[in-house]
Amino acid sequence: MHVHNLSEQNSILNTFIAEMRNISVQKDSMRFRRNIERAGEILGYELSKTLDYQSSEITTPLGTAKENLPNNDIVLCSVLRAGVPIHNGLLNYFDKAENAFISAYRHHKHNPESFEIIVEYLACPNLEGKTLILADPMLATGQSMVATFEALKPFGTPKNIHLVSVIGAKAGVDYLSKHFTKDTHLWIAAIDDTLNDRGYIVPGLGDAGDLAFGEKLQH
Ligand SMILES: O=P(O)(O)OC[C@H]1O[C@H](OP(=O)(O)OP(=O)(O)O)[C@H](O)[C@@H]1O
Ligand SMILES: O=c1cc[nH]c(=O)[nH]1
Ligand SMILES: [Mg+2]
Repeated sequence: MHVHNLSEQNSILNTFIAEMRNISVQKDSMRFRRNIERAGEILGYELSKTLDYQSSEITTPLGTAKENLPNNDIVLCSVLRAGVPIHNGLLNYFDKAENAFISAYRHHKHNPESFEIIVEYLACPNLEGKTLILADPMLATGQSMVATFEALKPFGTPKNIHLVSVIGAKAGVDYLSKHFTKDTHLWIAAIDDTLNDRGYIVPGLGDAGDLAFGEKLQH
């Protein structure tokens, strides 16, 4: 798997990540959602550099301009519910993408330390031969991303796979490397060292779904 860790190079993205992590600033849920969305826009811009391009002639009021335009059939899939703002960010740039949504959440059945991934809702177009962008802002153990991809398999084999995440843990990146093929790309804004005993990324930012949309009751 090709890992593109955007934090290896300084950019304005650092500001958005710092705000997402900051225990005071992140309380502003509108700013938190917008920062995840902005990260989605930047990660999407970076991954766009690896798409296939085709020369196209554009008629301007004064003549003809040649532009190289991406010609991939993109399917953008995000994992509910924390995936909504990153989905919006990616869709801001990939105007014509088809869209897929899947729900995957970590269900703590017996105790806070153990959980299973529950996949319930899935809406997906044909993936055969297309460019799949699979997005989830948090990559902790990596189990949600892998469970999601397994659930998408009946919809066809994509030509290219791009995984997009905002903050990941090293363990999650390693887990994805084991479960995705070598030509898969991971685009990520920061990789942290540790997971705590509840599977949360440390230092991370906390619970992205709760910060974006409010706390949920366990059922
Ligand atoms: O890599 P993993 O260990 O699988 O953890 C990451 C998952 O956890 C979060 O979802 P969560 O279960 O909190 O659901 P939510 O979006 O409803 O908050 C996050 O959005 C990922 O989907
Ligand atoms: O650190 C984490 C891990 C999983 N989900 C989150 O929202 N945050
Ligand atoms: Mg959550």
